[in-house]
Amino acid sequence: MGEDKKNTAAGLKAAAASDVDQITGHRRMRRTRIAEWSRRLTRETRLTVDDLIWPIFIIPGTNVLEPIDAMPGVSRMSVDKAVEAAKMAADLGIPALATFPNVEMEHRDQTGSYALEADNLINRATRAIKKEVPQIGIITDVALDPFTDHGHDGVLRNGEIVNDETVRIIAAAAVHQADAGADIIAPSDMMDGRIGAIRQALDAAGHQSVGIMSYATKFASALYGPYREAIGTSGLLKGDKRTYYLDPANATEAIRDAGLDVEEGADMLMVKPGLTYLDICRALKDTYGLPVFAYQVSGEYSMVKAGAAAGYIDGERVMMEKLLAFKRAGCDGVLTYFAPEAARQLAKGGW
Ligand SMILES: NCc1[nH]cc(CCC(=O)O)c1CC(=O)O
Repeated sequence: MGEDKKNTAAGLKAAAASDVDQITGHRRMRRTRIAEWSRRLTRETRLTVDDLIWPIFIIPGTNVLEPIDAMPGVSRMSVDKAVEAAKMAADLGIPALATFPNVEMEHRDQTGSYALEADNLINRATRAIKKEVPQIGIITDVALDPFTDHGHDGVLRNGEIVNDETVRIIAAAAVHQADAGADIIAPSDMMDGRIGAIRQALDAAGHQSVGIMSYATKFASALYGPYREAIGTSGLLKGDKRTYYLDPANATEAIRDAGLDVEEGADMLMVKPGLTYLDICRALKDTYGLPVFAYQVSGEYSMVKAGAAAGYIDGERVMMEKLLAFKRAGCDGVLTYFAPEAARQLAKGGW
């Protein structure tokens, strides 16, 4: 009889407190979660607008905004439109932009020689933005993939991406980008020795204050698909990038590779893609202590947009949760296509 009574709802309710007290020893994790004020007081990491870097896509022409099918809400912009976007970003408090060009086919060749034209599309964009919106930081990528007719990040010869010749081109291109006003050079090509070569070339040209954000650990990921549509390389790319990007299975190798970039003079390190490599973010932060940034890449962005459009997830909340995850993993900031949207949410408060 007594046993039966114990297993009724009323009996369980009364017994629970003391039984569970014996188990928890009065340690109750839920006390700090009990109200919004105490959740705010005990919150360990925060995302702020200062953490956001906004990648944008530049195309030739004037007054052109070209929506990118694979990236809902993102458009390629002509230089004049990019200047307007930079103004908007600065008004939102976003500290920096990362620029990527989509150039005409006639400017793409075997060695990416358009990268060496001082007044190419990306450098024109830098000059125009710096003139009108000097307070915003500009981070330029020096990889050759927007300028090669095969979509690879370096010179392609007999089926091989040739390391040293690519490094020389990239270092020279970096000087043109710094001449145009870029504040930070961000090589995404994963060639060996590029950080040291870029540092030497920048210094020799008098650009001691121009920094280097190394795409230190860039993985051979399937998450770059929408970006390749955005810069017009998806139809061009022959083969894949596994002979120069990192194997997604390798963490130790990634940490070693980033260490070389630190020795060669990188000022900041980047992990790319972001969410699938949070362990690497934490490891780089703890190992080197340099500023670490995650690149929440195009595929990560598009998956949130697609999930939200299908009604499967709350896109806004998932966006903020994912961005916060980078801060928790030790990142100092995030390159994200969500930057303006996240900045607006943060300005509204409640996150
Ligand atoms: N140098 C290539 C480069 N620069 C930026 C991205 C990806 C960015 C994104 O997916 O958002 C890539 C990857 C690639 O095409 O291999």
